[in-house]
Amino acid sequence: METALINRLKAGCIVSCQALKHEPLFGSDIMAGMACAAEEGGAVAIRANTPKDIEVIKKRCSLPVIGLYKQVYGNSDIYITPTMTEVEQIVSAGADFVAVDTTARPRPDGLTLEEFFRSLRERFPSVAIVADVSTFEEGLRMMDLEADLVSTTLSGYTSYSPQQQAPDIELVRKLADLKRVPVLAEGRIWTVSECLRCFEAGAHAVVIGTAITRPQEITKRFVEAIRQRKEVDMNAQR
Ligand SMILES: CC(=O)N[C@H](C=O)[C@@H](O)[C@H](O)[C@H](O)COP(=O)(O)O
Repeated sequence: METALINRLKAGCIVSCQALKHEPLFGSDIMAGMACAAEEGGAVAIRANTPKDIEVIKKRCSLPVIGLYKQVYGNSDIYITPTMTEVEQIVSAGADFVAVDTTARPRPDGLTLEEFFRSLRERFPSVAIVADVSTFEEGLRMMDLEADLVSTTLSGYTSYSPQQQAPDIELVRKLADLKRVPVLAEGRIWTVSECLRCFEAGAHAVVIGTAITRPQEITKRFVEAIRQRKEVDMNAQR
């Protein structure tokens, strides 16, 4: 069943529909509307945060859902589905895949990554696991641990990964070249050409969030371009 589900994602566009409490589109109904729009547009799956959003999305949209649950524990840097408690809640909400932070950083529950991953497998043997990583070494480690998919989600979001504005296509290429586990290209994909380059690099599928589902950020890009144009015009007139 996992294999069929993973094959269903192949060469597809996964849309991440997430809005945090402080964002204007926060709310499960709005996120479900986004998910339906993505389905209508031809997306192959949805990536969604919180049990509530996942539950409502699963009711209204027929696509598989990669679920995660962002939670902060004290001063831990790990916030994407950090412990088994969050995994249990998103699986109960109907997630088809579970995305978890599998970076090398210390985990808030004190478990090693191997211990956490092993208990995740034992507890939910039929749930496909997406390992969110930030570097090649982390991706390799998760392939050794036999994650179902590896996603470049966290490249640029750990202190030791390349800090860049563009998607980390090199990371996609290096991981995909191993031909061991399907690789999802995720993070800062803004244009169609970046998306196609991810596939050329060997991505199994791409995950696009902000460029589709965060209108405040989309607006900012237009506004900034207009501001820069005005500046150029004003300088030319001086
Ligand atoms: C780093 C982190 O917390 N990423 C989160 C992971 O679920 C989401 O906030 C991103 O929107 C998602 O990864 C898609 O990426 P982008 O929005 O750049 O297309």
